[in-house]
Amino acid sequence: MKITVVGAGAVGASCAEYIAIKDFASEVVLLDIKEGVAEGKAMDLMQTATLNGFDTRISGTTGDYSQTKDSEIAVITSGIPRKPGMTREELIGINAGIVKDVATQLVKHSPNVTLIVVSNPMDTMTYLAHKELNLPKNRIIGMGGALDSARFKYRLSEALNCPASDVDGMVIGGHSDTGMLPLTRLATRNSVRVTEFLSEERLAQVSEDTKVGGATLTKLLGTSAWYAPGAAVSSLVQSIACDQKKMFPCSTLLEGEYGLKDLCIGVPVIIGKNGIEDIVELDLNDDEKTKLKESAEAVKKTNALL
Ligand SMILES: NC(=O)c1ccc[n+]([C@@H]2O[C@H](COP(=O)([O-])OP(=O)(O)OC[C@H]3O[C@@H](n4cnc5c(N)ncnc54)[C@H](O)[C@@H]3O)[C@@H](O)[C@H]2O)c1
Repeated sequence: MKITVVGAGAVGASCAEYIAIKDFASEVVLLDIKEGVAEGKAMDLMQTATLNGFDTRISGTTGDYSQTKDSEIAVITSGIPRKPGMTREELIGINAGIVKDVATQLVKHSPNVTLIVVSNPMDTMTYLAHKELNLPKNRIIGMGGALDSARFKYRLSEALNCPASDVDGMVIGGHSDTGMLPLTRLATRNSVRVTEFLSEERLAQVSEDTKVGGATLTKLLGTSAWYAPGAAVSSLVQSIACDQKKMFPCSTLLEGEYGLKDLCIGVPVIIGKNGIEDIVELDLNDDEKTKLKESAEAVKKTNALL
């Protein structure tokens, strides 16, 4: 299984590292436009192979797409990240051009590739990839909800004072500070709804902390985070590569599901060897439906800037 990661920056390199450590892929190609960076990070990562015990071969290239030929999965992390105080939507001007160009090049060299879009504003970049490439909709996946859900579970475990592995929960909606919809009503601790343990006020705080999870880290780090984003992408890649058929909230093109169409937004999907193999329709209550609709309207507003 050959996997390409475009953008050898913070998220791309972290994603390549997690893919290698999980040791399910034969080959990872890192591609960047900054001379030598992808080659350097690939070599540095390869020098961890004996230490971390993996056999995945990682190589790097400065802009040579022929090296990515016949990739089965490609991840797009190229573009600029936000700085403290910025929203993801403010990145659209620069990142739209980059994502369009990168996606086109990837498909030219790997016509059967499944794409995972990470660059922000991610829902709009995923929609852009659909519009530009005309690939079957199952082969373009936007990564946001897998990360936001991991952050939600972290915040829930903090509130419950329990290990994160005891907690389950999901964030759907747009991948933005205001558009995310952490599903507190459905979250559980060992199959018991968290609403049994936490007050409405505490859950509202968990929800708010989850929604600004990226902004909180950007303020601390001076740029956007990479460990959890890289790990989240690698989980999607593994679910495709190993046909795990795991459920993640991902940005997907909706055609009437959830009463929404002509946009990409985060909803639960099944990820397997064919990319998005199914869209799962949750039985949302009226409040959740209203919030998802508002989130979709905001995503469409950003899409209109393309
Ligand atoms: N979807 C998510 O959940 C999520 C999470 C974190 C970050 N992000 C987004 O991912 C993107 C990358 O973030 P980062 O922190 O890794 O940024 P970064 O600046 O560390 O890395 C981006 C890399 O892309 C490269 N690049 C730029 N234009 C390119 C092109 N045309 N071809 C190939 N490479 C190119 C740059 O040289 C750089 O190395 C940002 O847009 C960020 O907002 C998304």
